[in-house]
Amino acid sequence: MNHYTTLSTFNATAITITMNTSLSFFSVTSWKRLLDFQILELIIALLVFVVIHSLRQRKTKGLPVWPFVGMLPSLVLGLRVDIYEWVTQILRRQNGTFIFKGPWFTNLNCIVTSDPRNLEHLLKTRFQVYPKGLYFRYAMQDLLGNGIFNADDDIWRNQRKTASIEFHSSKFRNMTTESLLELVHRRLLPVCEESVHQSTKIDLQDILLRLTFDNVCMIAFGVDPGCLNPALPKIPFAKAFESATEATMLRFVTPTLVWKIMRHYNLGFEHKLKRSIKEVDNFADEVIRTRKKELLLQSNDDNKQMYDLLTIFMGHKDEQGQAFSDKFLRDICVNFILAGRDTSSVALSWFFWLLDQNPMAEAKILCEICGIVNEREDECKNESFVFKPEEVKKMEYLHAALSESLRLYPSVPVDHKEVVEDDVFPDGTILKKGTKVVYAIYSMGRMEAIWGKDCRDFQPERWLRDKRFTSESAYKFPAFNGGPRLCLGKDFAYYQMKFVAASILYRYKVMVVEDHLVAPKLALTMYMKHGLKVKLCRRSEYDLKMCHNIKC
Ligand code: HEM
Repeated sequence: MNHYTTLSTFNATAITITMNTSLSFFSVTSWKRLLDFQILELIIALLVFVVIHSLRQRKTKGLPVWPFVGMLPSLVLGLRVDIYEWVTQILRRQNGTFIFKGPWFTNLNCIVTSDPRNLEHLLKTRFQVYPKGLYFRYAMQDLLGNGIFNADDDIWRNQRKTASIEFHSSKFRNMTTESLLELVHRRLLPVCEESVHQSTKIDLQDILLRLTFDNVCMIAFGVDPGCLNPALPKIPFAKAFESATEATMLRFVTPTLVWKIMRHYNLGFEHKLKRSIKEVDNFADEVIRTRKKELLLQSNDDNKQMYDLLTIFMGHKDEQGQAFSDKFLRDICVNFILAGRDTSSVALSWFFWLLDQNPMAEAKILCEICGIVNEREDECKNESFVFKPEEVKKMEYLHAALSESLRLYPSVPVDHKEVVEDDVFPDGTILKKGTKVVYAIYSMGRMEAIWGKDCRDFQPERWLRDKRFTSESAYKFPAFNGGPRLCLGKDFAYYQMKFVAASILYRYKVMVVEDHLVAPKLALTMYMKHGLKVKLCRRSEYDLKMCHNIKC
C-alpha cells in the first residue's frame, strides 16, 4: 500500500463518514422538522375540530360548550352586557329551558327555565323535592343566615307560620297603613315639595329606598331610622346592604373554588362583602340590643305594649324550648329588610320610569285617581288630600299598571331551587338529584309564548277585564313567587306601592332627566344601576281639571 493508496483510502473513508454523518444529520433534523410540523398540524386540526364542535353545540345547547371551561366564556361576555337580556335570548332560542354547563369541577352547572309548567311543578306540585338547597343556602349564608328567605324545612316553616299569622292580622294591617300614611305625608311629600321649590333634580330610587327602609324598620322592629328627611343624610347601612346583595349575587356566577379562595384571602368582591356584612350586622345588633332593653322596661310598664315582628319573634322559643339566639334574631331582621325595603322601592322606580315613556298610561292613572278624589264631593281636594284604604283598593288601573311594570321589571329577577331526588320537568327535562334550578322571572315577562307578540310593550290593559283588575297565575307571573313560598307581603306591597304612586302622581308630574342612563344592576334585587334622576313638576289646576272632565 503506497502513500497515495493510503491517502485515498483515508479520503474515501473520510468522505463516506462525512456523507453518512451529514446524511444522518439531515434525516434527524428533517425528521424533527417533519414531526414538529405534523404535531403543529395535528394541534391546529384538533383546535379547529374543538372550535367547530363547541360552536355547533350552540344549536342544540343554546351556547358553545368549550372543553374545561364549559359555557363560562359566554357567561362572562353576557355579564359585560345585560345579563338578564342575555339569558332571555338563550331561553327564547331553547324554547324556555336550557342547561348551563359551567367549568369542570365547579358548581356552576344548573338548569335555567322560564316555562310556566316547570314553575308550577317546582313551586307547588313537587314543592317538597325542590328546597332552596344546600349550595344556594351556603352561598347566601353570610348575608341571610337562617332567615326566612334562606331557610328550608322546619326552620323555614316555623318562621313562615309566625310571620304569616301576623301579616294576616288586622292589628298588623292597621299598623302598616298608619306608618305608611305618616311616612308619605310627613316625609316623602315634603321632600318632593322641597325639590320642586328648589328646582332640583332628585334620585327617585334613592328617595323610595329611604321611604321603604324607614317603613320596613317600623313594621319589623318598631324602630324609625329617619332616613327619609329633607337633608337626605348618608345612610352607611343602606349602602352596605346594597353592596352585600350585589356581592352575594356575584357568588352565583363565579366558580365556587374561586370565590372561596377570594373569601379566604379577603380579595375583590369577597372583601367588599365582608366589609358590608360587618356594617349590616352592626345595625341589626343595635336594633336587637335596643329592643331587648325596651322589652325589659316594658315589663315594668304594662301600658306600653310593643308590637312589631321582632318583638313577636323574641317571644317565641325554638324546638328545644330556648329563646332564639341573637344570631338568629339578626338573620330575621336582615331577611325582613331585604323583603320589605328593596322590593317595593325598586318596583316603584321602574314603574315611574315606564310611565315617563307611556304618557297615555299616566293619563289613565291620573284620570282614575281624580275620579276617586271627585267622589268625595264635600271635601277639599288640595295638597293635603289623603287617600283612604278603601279608595286605594278601588284603583284598578293603577293596580294593573304596577303589575305590568313588575312583569317587565320584577324586583327579584331570578330565583333558585335544588332538586333533592331524580325528577322530570313537565317539558321533559331530566333532572338528576342535586341539580340546581334557576327560574328566570325577568325573562318570563319577555316570552312571546307566555304573553304574546306585544310581550315587550307596557300594556296595563292586558290585566283588565271590564275595567277590573284580573290577576294571572303565579306560575306565569312569578314576581311574587308562588306555591307555599308565595310572598307574604304581597297585599301590603300592592297597597304601599299604590298609596305612594297615587300620592305622588296626584300632586306631581315625574319627568325622567333627559339622557339619564337607565340599566338594571346585577344583584339579588333589580336596582337601577344609576338610580332614577327625575325632575318633579307640580300638577297644574288645568291638568287636574282636564282629568276630572275626561271619562276614563
Ligand atoms: C313589589 C314588592 C315585592 C315583591 C316583588 C316581592 C317578591 C317576593 C318574592 C319573589 C319572594 C320569594 C323569594 C324566595 O323565596 O326566594 C318573596 C318572599 C317574601 N316576601 Fe316579598 N316581595 C315584595 C314585597 C314584600 C314586602 C313589602 C314584604 C314585607 C314587608 C315581603 C315579605 C316577604 C317574605 C316574608 C317572603 C318570604 C316568603 C317565604 O319564603 O316563605 N315582600 N317576595
